[in-house]
Formats: sequence, C-alpha cells, structure tokens
Amino acid sequence: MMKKIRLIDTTLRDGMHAVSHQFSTEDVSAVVKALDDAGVDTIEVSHGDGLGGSSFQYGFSKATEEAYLKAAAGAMTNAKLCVLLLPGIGTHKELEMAANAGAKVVRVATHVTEADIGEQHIKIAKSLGMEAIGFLMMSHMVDVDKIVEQAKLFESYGADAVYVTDSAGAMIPTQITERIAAVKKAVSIPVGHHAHDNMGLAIGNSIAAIQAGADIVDGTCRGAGAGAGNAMTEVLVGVLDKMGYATGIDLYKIMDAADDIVMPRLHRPPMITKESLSIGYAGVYGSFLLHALRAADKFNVDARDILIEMGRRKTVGGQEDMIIDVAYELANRK
Ligand SMILES: C[C@H](O)CC(=O)C(=O)O
Ligand SMILES: [Mn+2]
Repeated sequence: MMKKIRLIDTTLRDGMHAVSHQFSTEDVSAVVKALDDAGVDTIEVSHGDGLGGSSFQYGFSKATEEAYLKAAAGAMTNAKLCVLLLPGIGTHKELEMAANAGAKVVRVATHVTEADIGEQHIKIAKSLGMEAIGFLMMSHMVDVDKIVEQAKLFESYGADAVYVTDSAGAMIPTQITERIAAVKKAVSIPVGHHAHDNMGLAIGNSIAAIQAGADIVDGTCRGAGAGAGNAMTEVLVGVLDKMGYATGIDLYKIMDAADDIVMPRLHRPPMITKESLSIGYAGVYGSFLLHALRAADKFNVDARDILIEMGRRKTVGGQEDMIIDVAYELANRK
C-alpha cells in the first residue's frame, strides 16, 4: 500500500508574495480550475501574509479577500479551499467571512514560540466547522524541544494538524529530519512541512520531512512564493511518485497548470539569487526580499547587508518596517 501524502498547494497564497499580492480574481479562477482538475487536495488562497494582510505594512492586494475566495470557491469541484491567518492580522471577522465564502480549512500561523496566540482562532475555526491547522513559522530559530512543546500546544487547542514551517528556507535536511521526527513522536495529529528554496533545498527538505514521518507537504506551481519560492508542486508530484508515495495528483496536468497557467502570470519568477540566498543564509523571513530590494535601491546599500543585519538582530515576520531603519543606518555608516 502506497502511503498517501497530502499536498497543499499555496501558489495563490505564498505565491502572492512573488507578485506583490497582485493576482487578479481571473488569475485565481484560472489557477484554481487547473489545480482542481489536476487533483490537488487542498488549495490555499489569501494575501501572502494571510487574511487581513492587505495593508501599508505588507502591501495591498489587487482584489478583496472575499472576491478572491468567491472566485476560488466558484472554480473548484473537488479540492478544499484553505486560507492562512496570522492572529491579530486576521481576526474572527475575517475568518467568518472566509468560512461564508467557502473556505473549509484554515492554517493558523504563529511565530514558532507563540502557539498560544493561536488558541482562540483554532477554536473559532472549529466552531465554524473548519479544519484547523497550526503553522509554526520560523522553525529554524528554536531547538527541537521548543518546537515539540509548541506543537503540543496546538494539538491541545484542538488543531487537526501541525506544521513545522521553514519560513526562511534556512534549514538543512538533518535539521528537518530531527524536528519532524520529534514532533511526529510527540503528537497524534498529522504533521506537515512547508519549505522555502532559498538554499536550493526545498524539495530535498520536503523529502526529508516525509521520510521522517510528515503526512502533509506544501508546494507552489513553478515554486511561486516568498524569497526564492517554495518547493515546486509539480516536482513534488513527480518525485513522490518515483519514491512510491501517492498524492492523487495527475503529473501531466499539474505540469500543464504550472507551465501554461501559472508561469505566464509570474512577472518575476522566484529564483535563487544572491539576495534570496542571503535570506536562507541569514535565516530571515522570506517575504523580506522585496522590501529589502526596495530599501537597498532607495538608500544605495547592498540588500545582502540589510538581510544579514536583519538576521543578526533575530527579526521575525511583522518587522518589515525595520528594514528601512537598517538600510538607513547602513547608508549613514558609509
Ligand atoms: C505569512 C508567511 O508568509 C507564512 C509562510 O508561508 C511562511 O512562514 O513561510
Ligand atoms: Mn512560506
């Protein structure tokens, strides 16, 4: 019997970072239709920073969250519609709107040490009849015991699954293996992994996660996502099939979705560049990339120096405004 791996495609959420949150509702319909037709189990659609993310701090979306979700729900027949929510950025109100618009799954994302701020939203999601997944971001910043403690908190709140998320694409396969194996041993709910490709390890790390017991992995078509992007959904489908795992996804159809539907919509396809590699190397949040590039340009400094300094200061998601401070300081030091 082949083990079934659930694949959550987040082209229309993490991939929003790669297009500065500018996918249109027509883009959403076309991509969802192609993913659904290929057999993708769960499709995530939201602003890159989750429900309520459309703002000065994170960048404005092209359409409202409700319009995106309605477009997605209208284009799918079998897949489950998923949203991301960072407590505080997204609130009870946005979660209810998402459920009414057809979302069946929510991933409640917190910094890896702060699962406790997700309790309320996990419980609200359950009361709305949704599947609720805890999503521990920036997992490279803490040791294995801390991740286990935080994963158990999510389980105790009623989460249906919990993720070890490598937001910075900073981890190497052995770090993934030890984290996933430890979490898997400590909880009785499914465990997921979300990888970023800043160091070229997104597929390798996803495989390491699965071999350590992960039940769910994330992908995006053509790797569309923050920083150097995510593990490519179409590559995961091919590799997992070769390894004897079932995903339920048709390889040719997902290749077509990636190359023919998603690729033409990516004006700046994610790739490993000196800056995105610096994100992985410094261990900073993937979505800092575009902010750092803009600040580097404005203050005439090297974006790598900004990112390395952001890493030295141990910054986390939500501290995008510090990029300007750092760029200003670096410019004055010159
Ligand atoms: C809000 C972030 O973009 C969530 C995510 O995909 C990550 O931490 O990685
Ligand atoms: Mn991500």
